[in-house]
Amino acid sequence: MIKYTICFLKRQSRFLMLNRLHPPIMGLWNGVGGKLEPDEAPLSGVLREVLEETGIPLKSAAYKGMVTWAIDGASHGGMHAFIAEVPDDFDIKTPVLIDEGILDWRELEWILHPENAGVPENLPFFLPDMLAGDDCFHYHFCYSNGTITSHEKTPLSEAILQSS
Ligand SMILES: Nc1nc2c([nH]c(=O)n2[C@H]2C[C@H](O)[C@@H](COP(=O)(O)OP(=O)(O)OP(=O)(O)O)O2)c(=O)[nH]1
Repeated sequence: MIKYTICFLKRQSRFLMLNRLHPPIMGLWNGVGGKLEPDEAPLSGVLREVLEETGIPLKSAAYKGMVTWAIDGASHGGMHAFIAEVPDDFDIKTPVLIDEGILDWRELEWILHPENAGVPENLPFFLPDMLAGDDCFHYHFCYSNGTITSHEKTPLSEAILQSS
C-alpha cells in the first residue's frame, strides 16, 4: 500500500524544494508532499499537499510512477511521484520557513550531483528518468545499514496506472 505522495515543482532549470525539519527525510532537500488521507486519490493528495506547503494552487500534475523501499528485506513504504510546472504568475519569497521545513529553489544540476549528500539517496536514481520521458515506472530501493544496496526499475502496468 502506497501511503505517500511527492511532487517535484519545476521552473526552468530550478525546483522548489523542501528541506524537511522532521523525519523521515529530516535535513535533506526533497520534493513537496506527504501522507495520503484515507481513501484520497494520489493526484488529489499531492495537489492538497502542494497547496498546503507552498500555496501554489496547481490544477494538475503529471504522474511519473511509484517509488518504494525496503529496509533490511522488509517492505517499508512508498510514494506516488508527480512533476508540475510552477505557474509563471506564482511568486514566492524564498527561502521561507514553513511548518515542515525550509522552502527554497535548487538547481537541477545541484540536486543530481553524485557527491551531493543534501538530497535523499534514492532521488538521483529516479528524478532524471521522470524528467526525461512520458513513461511511468516503479522504482524499488533496498536499504541496509542506512544505504542503498540494490535498486530496480520496472514499467508500470496500465492497470496500476488507471487505478492510481
Ligand atoms: N525522495 C524520497 N522521498 C521520500 C522517501 N521516503 C519518504 O517518506 N519520502 C517523502 C514522501 C513524502 O513526500 C515525505 C514524507 O512526508 P511526511 O511524513 O512529512 O508527511 P506529512 O507531511 O503528511 O506528515 P504528517 O504531518 O501527516 O505526519 O517524504 C525516500 O526514500 N525518498
